[in-house]
Amino acid sequence: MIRPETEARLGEAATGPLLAVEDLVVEYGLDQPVRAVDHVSLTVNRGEFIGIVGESGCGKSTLLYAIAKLLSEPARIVSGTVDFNGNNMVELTEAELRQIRWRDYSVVMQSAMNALNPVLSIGDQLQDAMLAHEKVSADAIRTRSEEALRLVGIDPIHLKSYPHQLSGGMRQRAMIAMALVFRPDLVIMDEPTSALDVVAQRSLMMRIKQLQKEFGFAVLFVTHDMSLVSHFSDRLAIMYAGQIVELGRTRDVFNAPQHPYSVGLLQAFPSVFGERKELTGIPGSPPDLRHPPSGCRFHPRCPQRMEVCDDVEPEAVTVGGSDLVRCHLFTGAGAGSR
Ligand SMILES: Nc1ncnc2c1ncn2[C@@H]1O[C@H](COP(=O)(O)OP(=O)(O)OP(=O)(O)O)[C@@H](O)[C@H]1O
Repeated sequence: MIRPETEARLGEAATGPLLAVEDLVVEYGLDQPVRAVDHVSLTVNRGEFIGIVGESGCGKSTLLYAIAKLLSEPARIVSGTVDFNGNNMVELTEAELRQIRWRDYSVVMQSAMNALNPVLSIGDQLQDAMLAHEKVSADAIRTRSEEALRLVGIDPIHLKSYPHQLSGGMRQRAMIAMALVFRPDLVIMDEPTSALDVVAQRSLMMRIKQLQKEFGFAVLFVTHDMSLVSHFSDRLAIMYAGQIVELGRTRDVFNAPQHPYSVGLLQAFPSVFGERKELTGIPGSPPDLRHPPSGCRFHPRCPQRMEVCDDVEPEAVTVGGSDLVRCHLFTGAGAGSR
Protein backbone atom coordinates (compact mmCIF):
# COMPACT_ATOMS: atom_id res chain seq x y z
CA MET A 1 0.00 0.00 0.00
CA ILE A 2 1.33 3.45 -0.89
CA ARG A 3 1.47 5.83 2.07
CA PRO A 4 -0.33 9.20 1.76
CA GLU A 5 2.92 11.20 1.96
CA THR A 6 4.36 9.02 -0.81
CA GLU A 7 1.28 9.63 -2.92
CA ALA A 8 1.67 13.35 -2.37
CA ARG A 9 5.31 13.16 -3.46
CA LEU A 10 4.46 11.12 -6.55
CA GLY A 11 1.78 13.67 -7.35
CA GLU A 12 4.51 16.28 -7.73
CA ALA A 13 5.90 14.35 -10.69
CA ALA A 14 4.12 16.66 -13.10
CA THR A 15 6.37 19.50 -11.95
CA GLY A 16 9.41 17.90 -13.62
CA PRO A 17 12.03 15.25 -13.09
CA LEU A 18 13.55 14.59 -9.69
CA LEU A 19 17.05 14.47 -11.17
CA ALA A 20 18.23 16.05 -14.40
CA VAL A 21 21.82 15.44 -15.47
CA GLU A 22 22.79 17.71 -18.34
CA ASP A 23 25.91 17.38 -20.49
CA LEU A 24 28.00 16.04 -17.62
CA VAL A 25 31.73 15.57 -18.23
CA VAL A 26 34.00 13.89 -15.66
CA GLU A 27 37.71 13.29 -16.05
CA TYR A 28 40.44 11.58 -14.04
CA GLY A 29 43.80 13.36 -13.89
CA LEU A 30 45.14 16.37 -15.68
CA ASP A 31 47.94 15.12 -18.00
CA GLN A 32 46.36 12.82 -20.54
CA PRO A 33 43.06 12.85 -18.67
CA VAL A 34 40.73 9.87 -18.78
CA ARG A 35 37.29 11.17 -19.77
CA ALA A 36 35.17 8.60 -17.93
CA VAL A 37 31.86 10.45 -18.38
CA ASP A 38 31.50 12.30 -21.67
CA HIS A 39 28.54 14.63 -22.18
CA VAL A 40 26.01 12.47 -20.39
CA SER A 41 22.41 13.69 -20.07
CA LEU A 42 19.79 11.75 -18.14
CA THR A 43 16.60 12.45 -16.24
CA VAL A 44 15.12 10.42 -13.41
CA ASN A 45 11.47 10.89 -12.53
CA ARG A 46 10.07 10.54 -9.04
CA GLY A 47 9.55 6.92 -8.11
CA GLU A 48 11.33 5.68 -11.22
CA PHE A 49 13.84 2.80 -11.30
CA ILE A 50 16.60 3.34 -13.86
CA GLY A 51 19.19 0.67 -14.58
CA ILE A 52 22.62 1.52 -16.01
CA VAL A 53 24.57 -1.21 -17.78
CA GLY A 54 27.67 -1.46 -19.95
CA GLU A 55 31.01 -3.23 -20.07
CA SER A 56 33.55 -2.81 -17.30
CA GLY A 57 35.30 0.56 -17.36
CA CYS A 58 32.63 2.39 -19.40
CA GLY A 59 32.05 4.94 -16.62
CA LYS A 60 28.96 3.67 -14.79
CA SER A 61 30.33 4.09 -11.27
CA THR A 62 31.97 7.40 -12.12
CA LEU A 63 28.61 8.70 -13.33
CA LEU A 64 26.88 7.58 -10.10
CA TYR A 65 29.52 9.06 -7.85
CA ALA A 66 29.54 12.31 -9.83
CA ILE A 67 25.78 12.59 -9.35
CA ALA A 68 26.14 11.84 -5.63
CA LYS A 69 29.05 14.29 -5.43
CA LEU A 70 31.22 11.60 -3.87
CA LEU A 71 34.08 11.71 -6.36
CA SER A 72 37.54 12.30 -4.99
CA GLU A 73 40.90 13.21 -6.54
CA PRO A 74 42.02 12.67 -9.25
CA ALA A 75 38.41 12.74 -10.53
CA ARG A 76 36.78 16.08 -11.29
CA ILE A 77 33.58 17.32 -12.86
CA VAL A 78 34.75 19.33 -15.86
CA SER A 79 31.39 20.66 -17.00
CA GLY A 80 27.65 20.05 -16.95
CA THR A 81 24.92 20.26 -14.34
CA VAL A 82 23.24 17.80 -11.98
CA ASP A 83 19.92 19.26 -10.94
CA PHE A 84 18.47 17.37 -7.98
CA ASN A 85 15.25 18.62 -6.41
CA GLY A 86 16.05 22.11 -7.71
CA ASN A 87 19.70 22.19 -6.51
CA ASN A 88 22.62 22.14 -8.93
CA MET A 89 24.68 19.54 -7.09
CA VAL A 90 27.82 20.52 -8.97
CA GLU A 91 27.88 23.89 -7.24
CA LEU A 92 26.86 22.86 -3.72
CA THR A 93 29.47 23.17 -0.99
CA GLU A 94 30.44 20.17 1.13
CA ALA A 95 28.41 21.62 4.04
CA GLU A 96 25.33 22.01 1.82
CA LEU A 97 25.78 18.49 0.50
CA ARG A 98 25.97 17.08 4.01
CA GLN A 99 22.54 18.59 4.66
CA ILE A 100 20.89 16.67 1.84
CA ARG A 101 22.99 13.50 1.60
CA TRP A 102 21.21 10.63 3.38
CA ARG A 103 18.16 12.82 3.99
CA ASP A 104 17.18 13.55 0.37
CA TYR A 105 19.37 11.09 -1.46
CA SER A 106 21.48 8.18 -0.33
CA VAL A 107 24.05 5.84 -1.77
CA VAL A 108 24.39 2.08 -1.41
CA MET A 109 27.75 0.76 -2.52
CA GLN A 110 28.85 -2.58 -3.88
CA SER A 111 30.47 -3.71 -0.65
CA ALA A 112 28.82 -2.81 2.63
CA MET A 113 31.95 -4.12 4.36
CA ASN A 114 33.82 -1.12 2.92
CA ALA A 115 31.01 1.35 3.51
CA LEU A 116 30.10 0.37 7.08
CA ASN A 117 32.35 1.34 9.97
CA PRO A 118 33.88 -1.93 11.26
CA VAL A 119 34.33 -0.68 14.83
CA LEU A 120 30.77 0.57 15.40
CA SER A 121 27.67 -1.56 15.91
CA ILE A 122 24.88 -1.25 13.35
CA GLY A 123 22.78 0.55 15.99
CA ASP A 124 25.52 3.11 16.66
CA GLN A 125 25.92 3.75 12.94
CA LEU A 126 22.19 4.32 12.50
CA GLN A 127 22.24 6.61 15.52
CA ASP A 128 25.16 8.64 14.12
CA ALA A 129 23.40 8.99 10.77
CA MET A 130 20.23 10.26 12.48
CA LEU A 131 22.01 12.65 14.83
CA ALA A 132 23.94 14.14 11.93
CA HIS A 133 20.66 15.49 10.56
CA GLU A 134 18.16 15.86 13.36
CA LYS A 135 17.87 16.34 17.09
CA VAL A 136 16.25 13.04 17.98
CA SER A 137 15.56 11.58 21.40
CA ALA A 138 17.19 8.30 22.41
CA ASP A 139 13.76 6.63 22.35
CA ALA A 140 13.01 7.88 18.84
CA ILE A 141 16.41 6.70 17.65
CA ARG A 142 15.76 3.25 19.05
CA THR A 143 12.26 3.02 17.52
CA ARG A 144 13.39 4.27 14.13
CA SER A 145 16.46 2.04 14.09
CA GLU A 146 14.37 -1.02 14.91
CA GLU A 147 11.88 -0.08 12.23
CA ALA A 148 14.69 0.47 9.68
CA LEU A 149 16.10 -3.01 10.29
CA ARG A 150 12.65 -4.64 10.18
CA LEU A 151 11.99 -2.96 6.84
CA VAL A 152 14.91 -4.79 5.27
CA GLY A 153 14.11 -8.09 6.98
CA ILE A 154 16.71 -8.02 9.77
CA ASP A 155 15.79 -8.81 13.36
CA PRO A 156 16.35 -5.62 15.45
CA ILE A 157 18.42 -7.73 17.84
CA HIS A 158 21.22 -7.04 15.32
CA LEU A 159 21.36 -3.38 16.27
CA LYS A 160 24.00 -4.59 18.71
CA SER A 161 25.91 -6.52 16.03
CA TYR A 162 29.09 -5.33 14.38
CA PRO A 163 29.42 -5.56 10.58
CA HIS A 164 31.76 -8.60 10.73
CA GLN A 165 29.15 -10.50 12.76
CA LEU A 166 26.61 -10.30 9.90
CA SER A 167 26.49 -12.31 6.69
CA GLY A 168 27.22 -10.52 3.39
CA GLY A 169 23.49 -10.37 2.60
CA MET A 170 22.66 -8.94 6.03
CA ARG A 171 25.37 -6.30 5.70
CA GLN A 172 23.96 -5.17 2.36
CA ARG A 173 20.50 -5.07 3.96
CA ALA A 174 21.87 -3.03 6.88
CA MET A 175 23.37 -0.60 4.35
CA ILE A 176 19.99 -0.30 2.67
CA ALA A 177 18.31 0.24 6.07
CA MET A 178 20.70 3.13 6.61
CA ALA A 179 20.07 4.49 3.14
CA LEU A 180 16.32 4.52 3.79
CA VAL A 181 16.23 5.82 7.33
CA PHE A 182 15.23 9.34 6.21
CA ARG A 183 12.96 8.16 3.40
CA PRO A 184 15.05 9.89 0.69
CA ASP A 185 13.68 10.75 -2.75
CA LEU A 186 16.55 9.07 -4.55
CA VAL A 187 18.64 6.01 -3.74
CA ILE A 188 21.78 5.57 -5.81
CA MET A 189 22.94 1.96 -5.93
CA ASP A 190 26.24 0.69 -7.31
CA GLU A 191 25.92 -3.07 -7.81
CA PRO A 192 24.41 -3.52 -4.33
CA THR A 193 23.79 -7.24 -4.76
CA SER A 194 26.80 -8.33 -6.81
CA ALA A 195 28.64 -9.87 -3.84
CA LEU A 196 25.66 -12.08 -2.94
CA ASP A 197 24.64 -15.52 -4.13
CA VAL A 198 21.78 -15.70 -6.62
CA VAL A 199 19.12 -16.53 -4.04
CA ALA A 200 20.14 -13.74 -1.62
CA GLN A 201 20.40 -11.40 -4.60
CA ARG A 202 16.83 -12.09 -5.76
CA SER A 203 15.39 -11.79 -2.29
CA LEU A 204 17.17 -8.48 -1.64
CA MET A 205 16.06 -7.09 -5.02
CA MET A 206 12.45 -8.07 -4.30
CA ARG A 207 12.68 -6.27 -0.97
CA ILE A 208 14.19 -3.13 -2.58
CA LYS A 209 11.39 -3.13 -5.15
CA GLN A 210 8.69 -3.54 -2.47
CA LEU A 211 10.17 -0.69 -0.42
CA GLN A 212 10.42 1.45 -3.52
CA LYS A 213 6.73 0.90 -4.25
CA GLU A 214 5.81 1.61 -0.63
CA PHE A 215 7.92 4.76 -0.15
CA GLY A 216 8.03 6.00 -3.73
CA PHE A 217 11.76 6.76 -3.91
CA ALA A 218 13.56 6.72 -7.26
CA VAL A 219 16.47 4.36 -7.86
CA LEU A 220 19.53 4.77 -10.05
CA PHE A 221 21.02 1.31 -10.25
CA VAL A 222 24.30 0.18 -11.79
CA THR A 223 24.71 -3.51 -12.50
CA HIS A 224 26.33 -6.06 -14.79
CA ASP A 225 23.32 -8.32 -14.36
CA MET A 226 20.99 -7.95 -17.35
CA SER A 227 18.48 -10.30 -15.79
CA LEU A 228 18.16 -8.07 -12.71
CA VAL A 229 17.58 -4.88 -14.72
CA SER A 230 15.16 -6.63 -17.03
CA HIS A 231 12.97 -7.51 -14.08
CA PHE A 232 13.33 -4.47 -11.89
CA SER A 233 14.06 -1.33 -13.90
CA ASP A 234 11.53 0.92 -15.62
CA ARG A 235 14.08 2.43 -17.98
CA LEU A 236 17.50 1.27 -19.02
CA ALA A 237 20.58 3.32 -19.93
CA ILE A 238 23.30 1.55 -21.91
CA MET A 239 26.76 3.09 -21.56
CA TYR A 240 29.73 2.70 -23.85
CA ALA A 241 33.10 4.41 -23.41
CA GLY A 242 31.80 7.18 -21.15
CA GLN A 243 28.60 7.92 -23.08
CA ILE A 244 25.00 6.80 -22.87
CA VAL A 245 24.48 5.25 -26.29
CA GLU A 246 20.88 4.18 -25.73
CA LEU A 247 18.20 5.03 -23.19
CA GLY A 248 14.64 3.79 -23.24
CA ARG A 249 11.95 1.78 -21.51
CA THR A 250 13.58 -1.45 -20.35
CA ARG A 251 11.12 -3.66 -22.19
CA ASP A 252 11.57 -1.72 -25.44
CA VAL A 253 15.35 -1.85 -25.21
CA PHE A 254 15.26 -5.60 -24.57
CA ASN A 255 12.70 -6.29 -27.30
CA ALA A 256 14.07 -3.97 -29.94
CA PRO A 257 17.52 -2.57 -29.13
CA GLN A 258 18.44 0.18 -31.60
CA HIS A 259 22.14 0.86 -31.11
CA PRO A 260 24.46 -1.83 -32.54
CA TYR A 261 26.26 -1.91 -29.17
CA SER A 262 22.99 -2.57 -27.34
CA VAL A 263 22.23 -5.34 -29.83
CA GLY A 264 25.66 -6.91 -29.18
CA LEU A 265 25.40 -6.51 -25.42
CA LEU A 266 21.97 -8.16 -25.30
CA GLN A 267 23.11 -10.96 -27.57
CA ALA A 268 25.86 -11.71 -25.08
CA PHE A 269 23.22 -12.66 -22.46
CA PRO A 270 20.53 -15.34 -22.47
CA SER A 271 17.22 -13.86 -23.66
CA VAL A 272 14.94 -12.90 -20.80
CA PHE A 273 11.72 -12.31 -22.69
CA GLY A 274 12.17 -13.93 -26.10
CA GLU A 275 12.94 -17.42 -27.43
CA ARG A 276 16.23 -19.24 -26.80
CA LYS A 277 19.02 -18.19 -29.13
CA GLU A 278 22.73 -18.72 -29.53
CA LEU A 279 24.83 -16.31 -27.45
CA THR A 280 27.37 -14.19 -29.25
CA GLY A 281 29.76 -11.62 -27.84
CA ILE A 282 30.99 -8.27 -29.13
CA PRO A 283 34.31 -8.66 -30.97
CA GLY A 284 37.21 -6.51 -29.77
CA SER A 285 37.41 -4.67 -26.47
CA PRO A 286 36.32 -1.27 -25.14
CA PRO A 287 38.66 1.62 -26.00
CA ASP A 288 41.30 3.12 -23.77
CA LEU A 289 39.55 6.27 -22.57
CA ARG A 290 42.82 8.24 -22.64
CA HIS A 291 42.77 7.86 -26.44
CA PRO A 292 39.16 7.26 -27.45
CA PRO A 293 38.48 6.57 -31.14
CA SER A 294 37.50 9.50 -33.35
CA GLY A 295 33.90 9.79 -34.54
CA CYS A 296 31.60 7.22 -32.98
CA ARG A 297 33.31 5.55 -30.02
CA PHE A 298 31.94 2.18 -31.05
CA HIS A 299 32.97 2.31 -34.74
CA PRO A 300 36.05 0.02 -34.48
CA ARG A 301 33.82 -2.79 -33.16
CA CYS A 302 30.59 -1.99 -34.94
CA PRO A 303 29.16 -4.53 -37.40
CA GLN A 304 27.17 -1.72 -39.06
CA ARG A 305 30.01 0.80 -39.37
CA MET A 306 29.68 3.42 -42.13
CA GLU A 307 32.26 5.89 -43.43
CA VAL A 308 30.79 8.78 -41.47
CA CYS A 309 31.22 6.85 -38.19
CA ASP A 310 35.03 7.08 -38.40
CA ASP A 311 35.14 10.87 -38.07
CA VAL A 312 31.82 12.35 -37.04
CA GLU A 313 30.55 11.89 -33.53
CA PRO A 314 26.83 11.04 -33.62
CA GLU A 315 24.35 13.30 -31.83
CA ALA A 316 21.81 11.67 -29.54
CA VAL A 317 18.47 11.33 -31.35
CA THR A 318 15.07 9.90 -30.44
CA VAL A 319 14.13 6.71 -32.27
CA GLY A 320 10.83 4.84 -31.97
CA GLY A 321 10.08 4.11 -28.31
CA SER A 322 13.59 4.98 -27.12
CA ASP A 323 14.46 8.21 -25.29
CA LEU A 324 17.78 8.49 -27.07
CA VAL A 325 20.13 6.61 -29.36
CA ARG A 326 23.61 7.85 -30.29
CA CYS A 327 24.23 6.24 -33.69
CA HIS A 328 24.56 7.42 -37.31
CA LEU A 329 22.12 4.74 -38.44
CA PHE A 330 19.51 7.13 -37.05
CA THR A 331 21.06 10.59 -37.39
CA GLY A 332 20.68 10.60 -41.17
CA ALA A 333 24.37 11.56 -41.51
CA GLY A 334 25.27 8.14 -42.89
CA ALA A 335 22.84 8.12 -45.81
CA GLY A 336 24.66 6.80 -48.88
CA SER A 337 28.00 6.33 -47.06
CA ARG A 338 27.87 2.54 -46.50
N1 LIG B 1 41.17 6.71 -9.86
C1 LIG B 1 41.19 6.65 -11.19
N2 LIG B 1 42.20 7.19 -11.90
C2 LIG B 1 42.24 7.15 -13.24
N3 LIG B 1 41.29 6.58 -14.00
C3 LIG B 1 40.26 6.00 -13.36
C4 LIG B 1 40.14 6.00 -11.93
N4 LIG B 1 38.99 5.35 -11.58
C5 LIG B 1 38.42 4.98 -12.76
N5 LIG B 1 39.18 5.37 -13.81
C6 LIG B 1 38.88 5.14 -15.23
O1 LIG B 1 37.60 5.66 -15.52
C7 LIG B 1 36.91 4.80 -16.41
C8 LIG B 1 35.54 4.50 -15.86
O2 LIG B 1 35.66 3.74 -14.64
P1 LIG B 1 34.37 3.29 -13.83
O3 LIG B 1 34.84 2.59 -12.59
O4 LIG B 1 33.46 4.44 -13.67
O5 LIG B 1 33.71 2.25 -14.84
P2 LIG B 1 32.57 1.17 -14.56
O6 LIG B 1 31.77 1.13 -15.81
O7 LIG B 1 31.86 1.48 -13.31
O8 LIG B 1 33.43 -0.15 -14.41
P3 LIG B 1 33.07 -1.48 -13.57
O9 LIG B 1 31.86 -2.06 -14.22
O10 LIG B 1 34.30 -2.35 -13.78
O11 LIG B 1 32.87 -1.08 -12.13
C9 LIG B 1 37.77 3.57 -16.61
O12 LIG B 1 38.37 3.66 -17.86
C10 LIG B 1 38.79 3.65 -15.52
O13 LIG B 1 40.02 3.16 -15.95
